[in-house]
Amino acid sequence: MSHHLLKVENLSFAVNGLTILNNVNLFLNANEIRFLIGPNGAGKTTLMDIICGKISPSKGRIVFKEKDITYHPNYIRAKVGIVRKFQTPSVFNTLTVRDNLILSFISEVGLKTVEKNKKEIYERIEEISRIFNLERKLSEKAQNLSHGERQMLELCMIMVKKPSLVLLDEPGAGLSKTEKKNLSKIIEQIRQNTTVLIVEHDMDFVRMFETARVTVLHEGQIIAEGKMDEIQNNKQVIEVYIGKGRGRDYAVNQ
Ligand SMILES: Nc1ncnc2c1ncn2[C@@H]1O[C@H](COP(=O)(O)OP(=O)(O)OP(=O)(O)O)[C@@H](O)[C@H]1O
Repeated sequence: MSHHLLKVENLSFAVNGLTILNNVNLFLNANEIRFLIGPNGAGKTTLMDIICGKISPSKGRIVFKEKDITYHPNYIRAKVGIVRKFQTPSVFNTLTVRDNLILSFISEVGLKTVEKNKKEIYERIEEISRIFNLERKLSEKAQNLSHGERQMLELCMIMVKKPSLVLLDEPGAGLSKTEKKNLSKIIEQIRQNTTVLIVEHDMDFVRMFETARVTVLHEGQIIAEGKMDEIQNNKQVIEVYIGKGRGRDYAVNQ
């Protein structure tokens, strides 16, 4: 018996006779960081959509913590611990960082519990905000944060929910090299409690994770899997993606 946290088995997705994912198999361990890379249109977003329950596959199944969740709606998946963060931050702009985090706690444990355990929750907010370098921003309105800080806040709001699997969509996009380095350290830290699956085009960011495995999708199929130093020497990967300069190999504001 395998002990993978997530198993994507023989997964296919077709729309209007067009095959978008073709027999994809993906296995994630607990506390793993995994990158999903590949050219535009490879099927990365579609695979994330199926894992989080936004769409259903045409064939195959998704097994999470040994349960078949293939046809579970996305709110049930959130309950069992699968949380997705999109590229655009979805924080409440006119509220402070602290209030955004309180709202996250409320949606997780309910208003009554938050009111009853106010002191403890405030302490927990101080603690978690330190991990995300937001401790000095707690009284700041979210609208006054930089793009990088807003990304941190959203990640922080997600971690309040104690997910087992976090799906991230291009978290490195629009960040400076320093911000990317900080984010990579934070992702390494949150990995101690969760698995992180990341769709990314920024190879510079992917390389910051020396031990992470990388899965390469091309035309709906997995063509390679391994550490970045193996992947970047793989002939087919070079041919269809990296060598064509399609992976964005630079950082903003270097
Ligand atoms: N509902 C749909 N109807 C028709 N075509 C679709 C649908 N969903 C996805 N596609 C097509 O499937 C292919 C894969 O799209 P997907 O967004 O998953 O790729 P991707 O790897 O995430 O690309 P990118 O890196 O550009 O975000 C694309 O050619 C897209 O146009």
